[in-house]
Amino acid sequence: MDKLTIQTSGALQGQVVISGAKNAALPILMAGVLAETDFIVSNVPNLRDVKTSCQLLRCLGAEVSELEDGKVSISTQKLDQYCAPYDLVKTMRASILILGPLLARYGQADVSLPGGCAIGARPVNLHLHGLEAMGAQIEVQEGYIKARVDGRLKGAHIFMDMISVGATENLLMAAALADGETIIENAAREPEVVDLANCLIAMGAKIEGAGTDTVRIQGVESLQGCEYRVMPDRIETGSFLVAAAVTRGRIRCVSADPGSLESVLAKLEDAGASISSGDDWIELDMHGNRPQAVNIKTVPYPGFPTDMQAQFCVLNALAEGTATITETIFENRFMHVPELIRMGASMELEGNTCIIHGIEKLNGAQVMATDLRASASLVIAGLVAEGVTTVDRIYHLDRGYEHIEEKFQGLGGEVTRIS
Ligand SMILES: CC(=O)N[C@H]1[C@@H](OP(=O)(O)OP(=O)(O)OC[C@H]2O[C@@H](n3ccc(=O)[nH]c3=O)[C@H](O)[C@@H]2O)O[C@H](CO)[C@@H](O)[C@@H]1O
Ligand SMILES: C=C(OP(=O)(O)O)C(=O)O
Repeated sequence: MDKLTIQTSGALQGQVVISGAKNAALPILMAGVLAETDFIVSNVPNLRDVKTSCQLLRCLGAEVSELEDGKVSISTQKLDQYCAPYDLVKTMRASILILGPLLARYGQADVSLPGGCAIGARPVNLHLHGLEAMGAQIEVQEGYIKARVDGRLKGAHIFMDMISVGATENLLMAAALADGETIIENAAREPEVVDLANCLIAMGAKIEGAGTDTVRIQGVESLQGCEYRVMPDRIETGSFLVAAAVTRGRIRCVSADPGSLESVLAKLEDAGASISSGDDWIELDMHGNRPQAVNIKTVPYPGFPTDMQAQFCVLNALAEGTATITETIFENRFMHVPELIRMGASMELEGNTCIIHGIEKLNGAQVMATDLRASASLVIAGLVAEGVTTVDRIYHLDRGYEHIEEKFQGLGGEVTRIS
């Protein structure tokens, strides 16, 4: 199994090219099921979850080509299977996003019920309730969600009990081909939801209000393929910016989207960073200074993202002062804390809050993490730790960070993959 070793590195310096967003690419690839003609997605990151999505589409009978330069082309002309099997769903929870498109276009879908995962139970009740409100009959049998609809789904007025990114995306895709108008209230406003909506609009969907908490969709008879470019990955961008902040460096992220990162950039400024940005770049400069501790509470967009929480735990572990980080989205998203403590960090958990007392140095250690962003936080910690850090189980990192070691090396980070 591959590992990463990280040596103490100086201040990160230079430029890093940001990849397409995993969390936008995955729903957009699933939306390919809705298109009657060829669909090309560009700026698709080369990630394990993208490979899994392509495999899932192929297993339905779709023709999928992973082209050069991050392009994926999808043709659904031979799609004749409607089952997302356990073996694929268990490796990628986002497989649940195939449910809405299959049901909307073909009237049937059997999707393995995704289990819980390291960060929490992650139920899918909101996805199912929304589809039922649109006329789907849904049963769970032998671990599979079996959904059927006679004819087309029907537009409905759906009030979401909780803000869910995935449920908003599934319902958006289902509603695009439903009969009549769907209104989703208390919808997720994440930029990736907006990117999916823009892609659906480019396919011929009629959607208003994406990016607000009320989204209106007028169902259309059919959707056609188009060429769509995935937005930049705001979490990858944020991860590199935090790495630069903890190493007291100066970096520029290019092909990035500053508009999707405002809450994160504001916290980095509070931590003492100078931030400048243009249309598609962001520069961070710590002027050689140690970061200041910053309090954080994770909330849905436009608030501070849960996917940046682990990285800011490392920033606070090395900052001047004491801070608290409160996780309100997932019930078990502090797996990095015991590992950071093994590296010498001074932090303790009280319920869903981590209290962190900043110290000057961490020590390298053998560590591992059981989720994506926790793993990223350990790599960042390794850059400033004294001695060597080895991060195990990096298949988690490969789900969400494209060429992570090469990108860090380009900034002066001594990160090496050992096969
Ligand atoms: C592929 C993808 O885009 N993943 C992102 C997506 O995950 P995902 O779409 O799974 O996250 P949700 O927004 O759905 O989850 C938010 C909260 O709602 C709960 N919930 C969700 C659905 C449901 O039917 N019932 C329910 O109770 C979840 O357990 C969680 O506590 O948004 C999360 C929150 O920003 C991010 O951390 C993930 O990186
Ligand atoms: C939690 C994440 O992803 P997923 O929803 O795919 O598990 C993430 O990207 O941090």
